[in-house]
Amino acid sequence: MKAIILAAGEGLRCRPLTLTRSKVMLPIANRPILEHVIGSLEKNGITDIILVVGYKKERIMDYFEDGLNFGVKIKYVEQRAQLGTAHAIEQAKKWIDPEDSVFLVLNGDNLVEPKTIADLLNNYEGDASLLTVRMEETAGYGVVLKEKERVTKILEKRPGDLSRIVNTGIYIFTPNVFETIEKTPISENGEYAITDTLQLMIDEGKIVTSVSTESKWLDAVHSWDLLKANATVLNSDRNLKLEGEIEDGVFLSGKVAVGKNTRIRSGTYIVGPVVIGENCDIGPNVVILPSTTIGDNVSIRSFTEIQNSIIMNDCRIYSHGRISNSIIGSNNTIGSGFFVEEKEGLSIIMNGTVHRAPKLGTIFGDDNRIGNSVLVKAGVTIAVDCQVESGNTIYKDLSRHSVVL
Ligand SMILES: CC(=O)N[C@H]1[C@@H](OP(=O)(O)OP(=O)(O)OC[C@H]2O[C@@H](n3ccc(=O)[nH]c3=O)[C@H](O)[C@@H]2O)O[C@H](CO)[C@@H](O)[C@@H]1O
Repeated sequence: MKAIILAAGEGLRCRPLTLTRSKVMLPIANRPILEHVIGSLEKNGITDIILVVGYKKERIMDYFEDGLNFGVKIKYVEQRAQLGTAHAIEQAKKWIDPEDSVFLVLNGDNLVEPKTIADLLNNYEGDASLLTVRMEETAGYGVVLKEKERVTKILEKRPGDLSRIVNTGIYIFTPNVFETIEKTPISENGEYAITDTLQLMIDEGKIVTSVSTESKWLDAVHSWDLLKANATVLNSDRNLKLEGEIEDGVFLSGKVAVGKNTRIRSGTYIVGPVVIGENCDIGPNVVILPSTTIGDNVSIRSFTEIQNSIIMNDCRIYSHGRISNSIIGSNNTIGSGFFVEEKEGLSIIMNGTVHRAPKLGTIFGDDNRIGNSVLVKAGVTIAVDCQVESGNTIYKDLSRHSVVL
């Protein structure tokens, strides 16, 4: 069976991290979300993959190339303008043989385990089948109404408590779906949505069924949701290896992975789950607490403490700092005495809408340079290529190329 993975969108709500990479490339446990998705397909024997790319496509294509290093074969199709999920699927039509009985479609920005996909593969029926999960909080998702296993309505991101059965964005279609996609009208949000295509199929009397799953399906709606996803994956990761050089006098407890050529210097105290990438230089006397992921080529100097955070590749973090409940993008330089305030239940306004965050420190995009003794207030984000001189407190979000003297 072929699989179409939708990976052309940016993931606006994950800014500033998505200013330089799309949401599918955000790392969870040091691997892009899309790599987790491809791994779960491969474990189900699905190796023929059509990847729909658009926003920052080079980054995806450079990483996955033809897919062979990941045990799959990838064909790329470009969606030049992100006009919606139905439009994205339509771009892949030329690679689906009308003789194929069915094919799989899934979002590239949701974490799934192999069993999640298997639940649909083992139970689909009708002209189209979609995988659902039960959720208490359904805002921002598509929900379905059904009679027995047959879907009667799909309601996309509507206010109110209409159903707790959420569409995961994982579908099985027959090639006939392309006829309905062509007829799908543009939605109120200005996009061609696959959920509207499904509704059209239902209205035309076609059989649309749903399969529910209790297997892992995680969506990072906002950037701060990555912390929870990271913790979940770290807790369930069974392939943790200790490579690199662990000096005498290092304390390790719980599940800890250390990559090749990484040096953990004496006096460092690490409580897992923690994953540290390759070519890092950590310590002496650094404290790393659950649930933290540190990328490749990262250095962390003495007496810095990091907790429940994601530090991406190529960062330099100097001594006596404290970073918790935070995400630090790639290639950031952070001076000594850095401190992140953290708060529970912050209200964060994005595009005029209020979003409630769990316990949160800060989120940094890529390529920022932060001087010594800088304090960042809880929930404040620093975009990309900003410069903060020593001794400042950052109270407000910094946009791209900001300079704080
Ligand atoms: C209209 C639609 O499909 N809604 C579903 C989608 O919403 P949701 O709003 O999550 O859909 P997104 O806009 O995030 O897109 C999902 C995926 O499709 C890709 N993409 C999106 C638009 C586009 O033009 N091209 C493209 O490739 C994105 O990169 C992403 O990987 O997933 C949710 C699960 O997470 C479901 O509950 C929603 O019912």
